[in-house]
Amino acid sequence: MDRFIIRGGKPLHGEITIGGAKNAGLKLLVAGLLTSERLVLTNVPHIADIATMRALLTQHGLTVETVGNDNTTLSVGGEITSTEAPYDIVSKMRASILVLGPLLARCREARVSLPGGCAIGTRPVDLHLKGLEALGATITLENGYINARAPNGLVGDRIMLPFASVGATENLMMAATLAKGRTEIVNAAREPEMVDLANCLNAMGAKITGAGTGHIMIEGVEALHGAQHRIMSDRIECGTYACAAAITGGDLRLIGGQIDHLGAVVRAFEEAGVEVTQEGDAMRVRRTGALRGIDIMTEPYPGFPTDMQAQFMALLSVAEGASMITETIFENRFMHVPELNRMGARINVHGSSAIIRGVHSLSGAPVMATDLRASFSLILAGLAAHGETILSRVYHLDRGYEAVERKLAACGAQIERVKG
Ligand SMILES: CC(=O)N[C@H]1[C@@H](OP(=O)(O)OP(=O)(O)OC[C@H]2O[C@@H](n3ccc(=O)[nH]c3=O)[C@H](O)[C@@H]2O)O[C@H](CO)[C@@H](O)[C@@H]1O
Ligand SMILES: C=C(OP(=O)(O)O)C(=O)O
Repeated sequence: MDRFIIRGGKPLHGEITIGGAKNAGLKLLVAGLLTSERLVLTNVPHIADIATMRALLTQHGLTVETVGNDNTTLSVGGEITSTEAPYDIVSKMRASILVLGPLLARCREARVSLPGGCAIGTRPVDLHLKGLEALGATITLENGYINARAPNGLVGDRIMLPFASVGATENLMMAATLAKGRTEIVNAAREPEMVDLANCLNAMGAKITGAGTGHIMIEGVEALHGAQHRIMSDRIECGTYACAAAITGGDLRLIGGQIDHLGAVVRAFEEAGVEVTQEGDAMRVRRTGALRGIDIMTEPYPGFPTDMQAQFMALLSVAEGASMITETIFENRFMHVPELNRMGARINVHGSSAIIRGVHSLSGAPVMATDLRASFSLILAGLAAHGETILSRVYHLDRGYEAVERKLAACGAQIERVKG
């Protein structure tokens, strides 16, 4: 298992190019199931989750090919030969559940392994299943699999989500593109990734309006066709590197970063004493003064994203004064706390809130990554700490961040990957 060795204490200066968004790219690849024509995606990130999604689509019978020489363009196409998403792939990556809606809409049946929980929470998929039932699917659970059938095709309906689930909104939006009549999704998720997916589906011939608001309307069509689409830039990767500039007292230009997608995160940076500006196609982040403690609560978009919580925890652990972070999306997303405390942070968890008492400095230590964003919070702590930090279980990080060591080292960080 690979490890990172980080020697902290250097402010980061320079430019980092932000890649295509993991959380958009995965669903955009799945959209390839909705047509027999080719869907060409550009700005595809090189991360393990994309490789896992490629493997899943390939086992459904699609061909997923790299186009050109820069490895950032993928072409998806071909006929679906299997409607089963097996446990060995779904258990690697929960986003695999997103094939359920498209397979049902296109093939009128699907058998998808239940994803189960993961390190950050139990993560049920009841809203996906109830929504598809409202569109006319019959769903049974057996032997750890979701068996879904709609022999006469899906039929549009009004679906009121009790919680604005990102995955349920995407699954239902994709399924509804090929349903008969109109589907309305009320209390839909409003994340920018929703807009990116809807734009791509519309380019494929779908009729979706309202994506990015809480009320999405989809007029079903007979068939979708091929299209080309550029995956939006990864707002979480951008926010993460912004934390690297902030925690080291540096100055980074994040190429492709869009302040508009990071509203609540930008406000949190500013409150904490970090300057964030849009300069053409780049987001510039710099800190010259002290970091100040702030309170944060994670919420669905446009609120503060849970996927930035761990990184802010590292940042606030070296801020002046106390901070409180309340996590409202996932019930177990504080696993980085004991690891940060091993590096000298002073964080106490009370239920869904963490109180962070800022310390003057952190000290390097051997630490263990427990999930994707927790991994990066430990890298951030390592970049700010005195001495050497050894981060193990880097495979969590590789799920969603491309070339971390290259991007950070180019800006002055001392970080190396040790293969093993
Ligand atoms: C691949 C991807 O895009 N992942 C993102 C997506 O995950 P994901 O799509 O899984 O997140 P959801 O918005 O669906 O989940 C949020 C909350 O709703 C609960 N829930 C969800 C569905 C359901 O049927 N029943 C239910 O109870 C979940 O357990 C969780 O507590 O949005 C999350 C919230 O912004 C992000 O942290 C993830 O990075
Ligand atoms: C939780 C995340 O991803 P996933 O939903 O794929 O587990 C994340 O990107 O932080």
